[in-house]
Amino acid sequence: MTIAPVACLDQVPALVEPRIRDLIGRLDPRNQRVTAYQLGYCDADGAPTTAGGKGIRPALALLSARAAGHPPERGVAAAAAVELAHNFSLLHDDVMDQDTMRRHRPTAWAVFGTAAAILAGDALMILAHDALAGDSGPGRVQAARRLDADVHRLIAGQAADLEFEHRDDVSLDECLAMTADKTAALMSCACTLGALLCGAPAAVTRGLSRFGTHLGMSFQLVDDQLGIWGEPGRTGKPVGSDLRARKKSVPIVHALTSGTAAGDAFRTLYASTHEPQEADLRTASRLLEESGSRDWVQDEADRHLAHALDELAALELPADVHNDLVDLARLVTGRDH
Ligand SMILES: CC(C)=CCC/C(C)=C/CC/C(C)=C/COP(=O)(O)OP(=O)(O)O
Repeated sequence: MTIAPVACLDQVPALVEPRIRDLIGRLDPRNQRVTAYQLGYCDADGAPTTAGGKGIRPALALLSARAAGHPPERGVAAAAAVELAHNFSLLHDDVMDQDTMRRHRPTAWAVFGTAAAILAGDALMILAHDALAGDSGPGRVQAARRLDADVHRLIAGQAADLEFEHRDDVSLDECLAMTADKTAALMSCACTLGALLCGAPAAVTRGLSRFGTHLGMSFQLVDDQLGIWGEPGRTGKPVGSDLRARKKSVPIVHALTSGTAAGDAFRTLYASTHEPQEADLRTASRLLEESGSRDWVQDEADRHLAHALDELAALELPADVHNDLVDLARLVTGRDH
């Protein structure tokens, strides 16, 4: 599933998919089946499909190679690595959350079972390193270390996210730190690895890294909004999915800590132990809006996007790659799925 029209996203299937297919072809047949399903290359019976993700991270990696003055092909190993690591995390996340739908179809664990999905996730994370190891670029070791550091943050962010579900004293700062780890770290990694593999100057690599961090924050804040107010037909997830799961996403923690009457009413509703009905979900999303959370999160997403664009401007990149990065940033933060 691509979100057109941004030219750099169109390059992902042509440039990155063959490398990923080659890598998963090294797995045993059972893991090949589950990983190919997760990546959207086939359905549960193995028939070909184009049901993958939006390809945002690999597109960023291809653009980071271009930002370092090289053709996008030089970023393919980085792009494959981040997309594989991303899908490792989604496979495991769906098991942990027991989510049955992703990208408009049943999750891998719902089709193949929990054990198969966990093993496929493990295999994808190893393949992410194989992707980098197969590159001949100068920054291979540095890129591998950076990937490890960011995946450690991803895991820490996920651990915090799960812990927060059982706490009612989560602060907004804790929640934003969790967001930085869970999502922004890998987005920043995507923006950095292509430049590292091309041996880009440290200032360019650092600037791209900061761009990715701000973009990742804005992306996740939009994702949090979609988890509450998103249209299921567009997001591929059930209505109010984060509210049903009693997640402590940023809008929810903002409301809980707002000190407003609506926020307090939301806290009472959220503390109730019964399975939420459609009417409860409607009330909860209305109370969140009345507490000012939706507007606050949108302002925060806009603020991070502005910082991301400032970081890009400071890099003084050639107009073509600058414009492609700006277009992608605007698209992913203005998306509805
Ligand atoms: C270790 C572990 C289990 C970590 C889980 C971390 C986790 C699930 C973070 C969520 C990140 C996120 C918003 C994914 C959707 O990205 P997207 O909309 O770009 O996805 P797409 O590939 O479907 O387009």
